[in-house]
Amino acid sequence: MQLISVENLAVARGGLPVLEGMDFAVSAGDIFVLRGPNGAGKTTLLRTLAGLQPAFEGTITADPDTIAYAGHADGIKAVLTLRENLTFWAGVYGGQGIEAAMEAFDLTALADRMAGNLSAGQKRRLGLARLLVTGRPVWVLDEPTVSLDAASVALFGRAIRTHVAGGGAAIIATHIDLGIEETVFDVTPFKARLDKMSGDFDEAFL
Ligand SMILES: Nc1ncnc2c1ncn2[C@@H]1O[C@H](COP(=O)(O)OP(=O)(O)OP(=O)(O)O)[C@@H](O)[C@H]1O
Repeated sequence: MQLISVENLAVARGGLPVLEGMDFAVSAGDIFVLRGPNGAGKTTLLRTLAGLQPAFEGTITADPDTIAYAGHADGIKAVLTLRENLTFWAGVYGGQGIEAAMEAFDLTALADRMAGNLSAGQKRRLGLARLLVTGRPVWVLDEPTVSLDAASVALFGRAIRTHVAGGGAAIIATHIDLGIEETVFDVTPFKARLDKMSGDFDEAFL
């Protein structure tokens, strides 16, 4: 089952297209990994897929309620405990499975710790555990393994495999080898040509 598809998609930052002419589809069970050098446009593409910014050109076909996005920021509320953070997110998304989410990311022993007092890697694990309680099938993830040690990367790999085995999908920008079976989408060939610009050229540099 196709969960998200794009046709002739172009994405822009500051009014300038960075990637263009992309066509792909992601189905249940897919792990779709974006590759490309720093600044190539992976974050811009993920934010566009997640509905955080409009497409510059082309179409994205997806039910917006299917997508859970985890960007560079962990999205954690520092003055709530770890468990309260997950309870909050489960409430927002109408999801459940807080205890299972903590177990999946080895966070149970930290459940009552204020999130603001967690280490960088623990915060990142909490940010990823949040995905589990959303109950949403398409995970859109920007560099999810930043700050994670090897054991935590392995936990993440297992969570992804379980998610897609259950009919979910993941779209992930990462520079590391996750050790999971994946479809690789290299964004490099889709670098936008500057003559595709629209609008006021100067505006893009403000
Ligand atoms: N506000 C902005 N206005 C104009 N250009 C921007 C703006 N923010 C970012 N850019 C540029 O847009 C391009 C795409 O950035 P993006 O963050 O999508 O790349 P990326 O592939 O995710 O990079 P990385 O691997 O370093 O995370 C970069 O060249 C960046 O410098």
